[in-house]
Amino acid sequence: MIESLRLLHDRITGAAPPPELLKEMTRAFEDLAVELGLYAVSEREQITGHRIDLPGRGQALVPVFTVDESDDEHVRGSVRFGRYYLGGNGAAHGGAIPLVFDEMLGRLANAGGRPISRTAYLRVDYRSITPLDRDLRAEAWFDREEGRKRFLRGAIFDGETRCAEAEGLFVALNPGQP
Ligand SMILES: CCCCCCCC(=O)SCCNC(=O)CCNC(=O)[C@H](O)C(C)(C)COP(=O)(O)OP(=O)(O)OC[C@H]1O[C@@H](n2cnc3c(N)ncnc32)[C@H](O)[C@@H]1OP(=O)(O)O
Repeated sequence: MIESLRLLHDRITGAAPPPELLKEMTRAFEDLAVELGLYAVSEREQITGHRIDLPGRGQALVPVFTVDESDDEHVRGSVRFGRYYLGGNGAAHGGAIPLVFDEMLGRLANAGGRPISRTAYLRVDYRSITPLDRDLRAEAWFDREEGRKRFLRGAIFDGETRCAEAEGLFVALNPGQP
């Protein structure tokens, strides 16, 4: 369902259907929303975001980061920004790129059985436009650790071009901290 939703996001963003069809589709979406509302569950019971076996953990917010190789200190893979993430002039939206870095760096920060941490800051530098509809290389790695503080870095490349890079601080949560 989430794969279909991602495709739908892209198609909606890139389409200008005639008004009658638009009304018909809007009604269909509303019907679906009402039907799904009958099956509402708590955060603990929801499926999306919790299925680490599925692309993007089964959630539709963040562009899917596909892991090719990883260990406890590094992760390498690819990411593709669909039409839904368009900012303008064929470039990905500047807010969509940090979503990917937070996901990549955040998952690595908590990998290897480390206690759970949360993002304290995430700095993103946009070095070149990040193009849509292309498989981009994405990497993240541990920079250093100081007590509860984990400093990680990451970068996204289009071929040899560095599109964006990030530095994030992730702070390990104390027991009982939300
Ligand atoms: C599988 C899932 C993958 C996806 C992962 C996604 C991760 C996320 O997006 S999490 C959501 C976004 N983040 C949040 O909501 C976090 C909100 N903030 C918080 O909860 C807290 O501020 C938190 C946990 C980061 C730190 O608070 P707290 O535990 O009280 O730590 P605190 O004692 O203030 O700071 C600890 C150290 O970190 C430093 N620090 C904390 N925040 C910052 C910051 N923003 N900048 C610089 N340093 C900081 C402090 O200076 C301190 O350093 P030192 O030990 O050298 O004195």
